[in-house]
Amino acid sequence: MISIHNLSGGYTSSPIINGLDLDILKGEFFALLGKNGSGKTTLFKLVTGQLPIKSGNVLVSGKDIQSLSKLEKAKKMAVLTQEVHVSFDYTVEEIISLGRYPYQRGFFKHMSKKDWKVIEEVMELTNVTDLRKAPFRMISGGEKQRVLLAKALAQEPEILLLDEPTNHLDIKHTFHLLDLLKDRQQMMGLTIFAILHDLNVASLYADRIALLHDGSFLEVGDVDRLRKVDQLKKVYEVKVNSQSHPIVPKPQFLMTPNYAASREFYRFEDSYQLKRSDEYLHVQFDQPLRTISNGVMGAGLQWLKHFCAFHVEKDYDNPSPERDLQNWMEKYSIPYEQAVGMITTAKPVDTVVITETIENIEMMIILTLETGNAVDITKRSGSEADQVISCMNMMLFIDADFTDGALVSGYMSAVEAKTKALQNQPLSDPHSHTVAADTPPDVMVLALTQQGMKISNAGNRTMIGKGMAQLVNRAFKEVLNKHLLKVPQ
Ligand SMILES: Nc1ncnc2c1ncn2[C@@H]1O[C@H](COP(=O)(O)OP(=O)(O)OP(=O)(O)O)[C@@H](O)[C@H]1O
Repeated sequence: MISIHNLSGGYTSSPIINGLDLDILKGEFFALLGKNGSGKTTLFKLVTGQLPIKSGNVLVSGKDIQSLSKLEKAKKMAVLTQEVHVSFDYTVEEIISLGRYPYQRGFFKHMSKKDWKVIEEVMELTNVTDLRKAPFRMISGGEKQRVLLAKALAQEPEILLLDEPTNHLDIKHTFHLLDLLKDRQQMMGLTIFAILHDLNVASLYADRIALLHDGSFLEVGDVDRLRKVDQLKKVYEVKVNSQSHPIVPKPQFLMTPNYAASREFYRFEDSYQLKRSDEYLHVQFDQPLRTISNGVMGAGLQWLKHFCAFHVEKDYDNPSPERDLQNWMEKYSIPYEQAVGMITTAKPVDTVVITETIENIEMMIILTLETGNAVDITKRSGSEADQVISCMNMMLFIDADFTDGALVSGYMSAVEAKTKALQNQPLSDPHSHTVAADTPPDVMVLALTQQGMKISNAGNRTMIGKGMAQLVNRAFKEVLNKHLLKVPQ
């Protein structure tokens, strides 16, 4: 749709844009990214013919942009720029109606029924109908942006060029506007070429991106190219981590501020308090820990400070105990939004707590086990097992700095160690009288201080993985010795 070949140009004899090549396809949403002053607006001006081309060319639907008349260009493409050249005495409706100019004929340029229909439609779409009689100068920055978009859409262009279209917009209007554009792209084949500053928004909405740096492209292609965070660091000079959006299969970016790059070191053993009563067990850390867990609350990958297990009776039968946990945490002034929460039939006072330094790394394990509910999962149906409440909670705290990969491998090591420990000290399944492989449904927490030794792998063959296994094994021995349940011979 837009073909840019060896394009150079700028404001003076030394060009800002240097020999760029780019093809934007019909019906795609293409985002142009780059830091301030990298030449994005200049490229737009060359593409729209606002700036003279020094060398190379720009073809729109195969026609040289410089050969198109102003009216031909206006029917082909609409531009939403940062520079607003509209009379501030106009009303919102009058400004939007200017978008119909390319379709009006004759000397007196009357508005047709079709023109009014389009204007009503775009006002509705951009949510500015209520502002139609308001003077443009008296509306907010975000409202102005939406009115100018309505004007651009009223042009019914094949291509929409947008220079930071979400500037001034709050989250609601940013997403509303981009959803609207995406809808027009997908339903009506509108081609969108947008300058965007927000990498996360660009990743969610664009089909392809280009990363402009000092007048040249560093990357052109699929949004997944942005996962090359070294390129982003080079362009923006900010530490960027790439993650995946939990619902949309697209990358998302997390920036690390400078102040957070150098955190103050603290002593692990002084950094927490442990409380135990008949009702609950609560470990509170001064600093949040990087945590992976399958807790009833606070599951997944999080930064959390509070770790608690609440005692319930064996006949407790609530299939979704989140609400109860929330109430109990509130009762004891534990902020549930910063907590892993679990329930246990075991008495919190019977919990085994061991702290140990293994391979120069401090670790703490907290294990609660209620053996009455042990089941051999190979002998009983899942539905039966689901009716039994949690009876094993294991929390493993480690004073080290794990990568996300190490967190996962460490979690696996802890699970393997638990299974091994159960094999070494078998429990009896009261129903099948076989060895219990598990106690349903277990909760396991692995939490890291993210300071000190850097660990990229905590699998069962690594020193740290073996250290964790030793600790798990020891904790199981202690807790099982308390219960003394063995397989009947
Ligand atoms: N009218 C102008 N006359 C001369 N130089 C200009 C003019 N407009 C921009 N420039 C220069 O051209 C370079 C690129 O500017 P441009 O506006 O294209 O950057 P940009 O990537 O759009 O930046 P931003 O993200 O801040 O909008 C900058 O060094 C800028 O100072």
